[in-house]
Amino acid sequence: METVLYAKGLTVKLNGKIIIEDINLEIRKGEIIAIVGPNGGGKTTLIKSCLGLVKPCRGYVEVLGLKPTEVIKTGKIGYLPQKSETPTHFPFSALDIVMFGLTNTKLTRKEKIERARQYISYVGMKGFENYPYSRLSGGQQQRISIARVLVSEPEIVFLDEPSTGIDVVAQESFYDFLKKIRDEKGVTVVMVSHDVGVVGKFVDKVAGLNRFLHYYGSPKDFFQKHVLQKLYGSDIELIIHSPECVACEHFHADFKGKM
Ligand SMILES: Nc1ncnc2c1ncn2[C@@H]1O[C@H](COP(=O)(O)OP(=O)(O)OP(=O)(O)O)[C@@H](O)[C@H]1O
Repeated sequence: METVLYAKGLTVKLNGKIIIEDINLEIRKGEIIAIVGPNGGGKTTLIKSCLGLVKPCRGYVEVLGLKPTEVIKTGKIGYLPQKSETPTHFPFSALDIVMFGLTNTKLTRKEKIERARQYISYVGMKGFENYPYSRLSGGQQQRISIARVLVSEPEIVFLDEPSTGIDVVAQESFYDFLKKIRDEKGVTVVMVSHDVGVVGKFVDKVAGLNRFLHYYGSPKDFFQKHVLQKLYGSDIELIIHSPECVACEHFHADFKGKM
């Protein structure tokens, strides 16, 4: 499968402090990747470096074979920033928000409306086109924001904590939804997440980041005590839930018979 993101020795310094260091990463077309790790571990910084919003002091990253500052101009990448960075109190409808995603395209206004309506329906929000965005629930706002990111039909999307504001039950269907997008549109999804357990069930690979990339591989092998301790620090306590617990499914699979 074709490589869509390649980072080599990627190191970013902000205000004189190294935030991410010597990151080597290869992501292939159609993969769903979750970047996980402790607060302040550099997850958002890694995404921002892929978008050309912060510059590396060493090493490099290429997206779709181009420098971030070049690829961003092609319209082939989509970005959903952290919810806290997205203003919600403005007088726009759901349709307006999705149409913002088409600002840099050559479509006519009529075509833009049509495409935006298609994507609103695609994210399961048909009927909410004229509803004020600010009055939607957190989960509905996220769906509309995802529609805004997808409407220009990017090849790779970067989602920073996309399940914020969505309750745990709805999160499962949200991740199923991301899988559906990947399957139907072939889009590569790189997301930051705190929901380590839930995410493990849905993604192809986990990137465990805490300044260094401590782990990059299958979710199954991620749920091992030594990997988690290396990433989150040696004081981490592993809380083992019941065997039915989704979050512990991989952990149980690995540790069955060893405890
Ligand atoms: N513009 C900046 N200037 C200086 N330091 C910054 C800047 N942006 C982020 N940092 C610092 O870089 C570190 C990593 O931040 P980043 O937001 O990338 O981490 P994160 O893993 O996404 O965190 P969280 O899980 O809390 O969202 C933090 O210590 C943060 O204070």
